[in-house]
Amino acid sequence: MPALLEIDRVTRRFGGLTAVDDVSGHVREGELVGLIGPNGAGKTTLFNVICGFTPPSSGEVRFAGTRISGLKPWRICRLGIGRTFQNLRVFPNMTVFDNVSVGAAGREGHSPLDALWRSAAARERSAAISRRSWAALERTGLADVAGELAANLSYGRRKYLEIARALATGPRLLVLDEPAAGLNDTETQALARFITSLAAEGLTILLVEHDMGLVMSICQRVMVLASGRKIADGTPEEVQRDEAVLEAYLGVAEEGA
Ligand SMILES: Nc1ncnc2c1ncn2[C@@H]1O[C@H](COP(=O)(O)OP(=O)(O)OP(=O)(O)O)[C@@H](O)[C@H]1O
Repeated sequence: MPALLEIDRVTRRFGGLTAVDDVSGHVREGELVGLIGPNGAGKTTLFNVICGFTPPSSGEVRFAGTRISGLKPWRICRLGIGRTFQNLRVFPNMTVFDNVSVGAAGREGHSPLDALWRSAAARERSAAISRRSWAALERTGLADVAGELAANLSYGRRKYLEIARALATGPRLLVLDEPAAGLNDTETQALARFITSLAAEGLTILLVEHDMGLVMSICQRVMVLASGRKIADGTPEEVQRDEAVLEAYLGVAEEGA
């Protein structure tokens, strides 16, 4: 059986710069996989290729056996990949519930005209959106603030709102873009427990993250990028003693010194 997500020799160039260079990898159903790498390694670019925000220059991405590279982000979302954004894309003047139902509506193929038709199918779609939204809010601990404006939430809770919106799309694969950025140690530990619990429920997760500690403590497998190339792919223990990985991170540390 093919892996749920297959990255097949993906290259992405921006002019003369090769941001992602012939990268292959996969995520199997039920896995919690980390994607790490020093600054400028190509993580965000690869992430954007997977989610349809940028096309690959060559190579392809397949999801559940279907080629998805070249499809629009909303189509990829509807096929079952839910994503969060590194820079929070919460709508501050909408309620928490409405922010989440935007995600759920995207998955249901909800049309603004549904309210006009009032057909049985349109009513069923609205009910499904509401069900999915409440389930995602309950799961992320935000149900009690569903009626609040998103702007009134703390930064930490807005991170969960991002995740809730992705969960409301009913994803088979959840791709998290630096969810720990800007969180303190206590918040990061809580997030680690939360992500682990989602994985324990069977959700497949790809975690793109700067925080090595977080990735190493919760991921079953870790892929490492450096200068656009995949330099390692293994368990956290294997990756932590990999010469190429140590060199890539040490090199960056020495440059910064
Ligand atoms: N739209 C773009 N146009 C031109 N160059 C880009 C573009 N997006 C990314 N790059 C370049 O591609 C390389 C990889 O960047 P990318 O953001 O994917 O790395 P990253 O591993 O996510 O880095 P960071 O951890 O700093 O976010 C960098 O040299 C970056 O400047």
